[in-house]
This record gives sequence, C-alpha cells and structure tokens, in this order.
Amino acid sequence: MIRLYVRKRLHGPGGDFLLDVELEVSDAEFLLIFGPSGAGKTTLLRIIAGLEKPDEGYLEVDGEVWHDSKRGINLPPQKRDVGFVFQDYALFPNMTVAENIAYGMKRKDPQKVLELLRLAKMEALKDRKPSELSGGQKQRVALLRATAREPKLLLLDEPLSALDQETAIALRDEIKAFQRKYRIPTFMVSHSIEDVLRLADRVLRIENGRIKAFGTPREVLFSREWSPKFSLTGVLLEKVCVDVACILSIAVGSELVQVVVDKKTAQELSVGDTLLVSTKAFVPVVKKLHSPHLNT
Ligand SMILES: Nc1ncnc2c1ncn2[C@@H]1O[C@H](COP(=O)(O)OP(=O)(O)OP(=O)(O)O)[C@@H](O)[C@H]1O
Repeated sequence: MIRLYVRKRLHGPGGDFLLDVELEVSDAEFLLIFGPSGAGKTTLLRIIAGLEKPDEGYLEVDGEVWHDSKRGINLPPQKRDVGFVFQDYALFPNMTVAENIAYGMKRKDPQKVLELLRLAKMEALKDRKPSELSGGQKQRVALLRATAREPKLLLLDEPLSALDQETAIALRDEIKAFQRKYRIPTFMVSHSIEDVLRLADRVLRIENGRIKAFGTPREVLFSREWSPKFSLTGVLLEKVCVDVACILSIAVGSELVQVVVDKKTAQELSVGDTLLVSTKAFVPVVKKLHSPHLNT
C-alpha cells in the first residue's frame, strides 16, 4: 500500500499555484498520471523519489515512512527503494547494456539480468554500449535497469514520448508485461490517451496541481468535467478500440484531434467519414455528417 499526501507551492507561468494531492494506491497497481503541461505531474514524481521536498507531506510505501513533514522524516533518494525512468534514458555511457541493468541490483544476479534481457528480446545486445543503441533500445535498457532492482515503487516519467509510434507501441506492451510479472506498483506520467486505456488500473488527472479526477480509465475519461465546450467538424483518420472505449483521430483543418467515445458510437463510424464533434452539457457528442462509403 502507498499512502501519499503532498502540498507544495509551485511557480507556474501564470503565477504561483498549490500542488495538492492526496491518494492511496494498492500493491501492484498501475497508476497513470495524466493532465495538461505544467500541472505538476513531474514534480509529484520527483517529490516521491526524494529529489524535491514538499512544503508539507506524508509518504508511506509498503509500511515504511519515506517522508513525514510533521515528524521531520525525509529519506534521501538513495534510501528510497524506487526505480525511476525518465524521458531521456539516463544510462551510464561507459557501461555495457548488461552492466547498466545489473547496476543497483540489491543482490547481483547475472541469471536475472539474462532473464530480463530475454524477456525484452535484447540478449544479443548485452555487451553493447548505450551509444550503439537506438532510442527505443536505450529506453528498454532504462526500464530493465529500473525493474532489475525490484523496487518497491516504479516511477516512469513519459518514458514513451521520445520514441516513434511503432517503438512506443512495442515498449508499452513490454511495460505492461513487466509490471504484471513483477507486480511492482507503478506511477507513470503520460499525455497519451492510449497509455491511459492500455496501461492504467487507475488514472489520476491533475490540473493546476489539483486532483480533477481519480478512478478507472473509463471513469476518468468519461467524467463530466473532462471536455471543455467545443464544436468542430473533421474527417475520421483512425479509430483504435480498447475494451469498451475507442479513440478517434480526427483531422480538423491541419490539426489532429483525438476524442474518446464508447464502442457502440465507434461501430457506426468508418475511416473517411466527416464527423461533427461537439459537447452537450460537457459530454462530447459525435455525429456522422457524411460518409463516402454511402456513395460507392
Ligand atoms: N521546485 C519547484 N519550485 C517551484 N516551482 C516549480 C518547481 N519545480 C517545478 N516548478 C514549476 O511547477 C510547474 C509544474 O511543473 P511540472 O514539471 O511538474 O509540470 P508537468 O505537469 O510535469 O508538465 P509537463 O507535462 O509539461 O512535463 C511548472 O510551471 C514549473 O516551473
């Protein structure tokens, strides 16, 4: 169980605001932290890792108190059992892939390093240096290194955002597979709705430092406050369905807009259809305006 309470005054471009988050997350849960740029997502991860200090807070992980401002407890980062993966890999350039992964393991275990490399289909690259790897491969190594130490908590800060679409999809599947296999509670920051739908057990949506929604992907994505008021028309380029929800990618002029609809709505839509997307009492309504398929 992870119990977290954080308060910290942040300096945003529009003035100061308060990061104010309180939550409980159960063991082995995948929490996705979602929200606009500047909301305080990275700062929250940094506070959990001990890289920044909150003005006021409490953090308990698996029965161990890492921070308690009232009792003056604040474990330094190296005493907090976390694995951290950033957007920019941060591997040791002078170490091989295998050495990078073994670094920080509580009990050196070459067999485990090999098992992880096998799982990520990276065995053939184990003696390479990071400079000889692609971006996707480097990020895989960063993830393996964070997992290898079997931390009590895994923190991932937009680990897929610097990768091309195909690599990001493959790595996303691996993150899920690792998390399921090793059952490490994971907090991941992402801007991607696909990450929300494919990875998260629960989603924390924060805006301006405040919790706007906290629940299952479905509860959060379809929550009534989710969409600002708007109305636009565009052409459906792609629909991707996961469980009960589908993401529509719609070209509106030169912009690409993504909206989430339920599967039933999506079933009636085809790529190439012209759509009207509007909100009615803050719940998006998607209607077909025209279908080229009717004319062929
Ligand atoms: N130690 C700090 N003290 C005060 N303000 C800070 C501190 N660290 C970050 N900030 C400010 O807090 C705001 C939130 O930053 P943060 O990086 O957490 O946002 P974010 O939600 O991760 O954004 P993005 O999605 O763009 O990465 C920013 O305006 C930043 O300048």
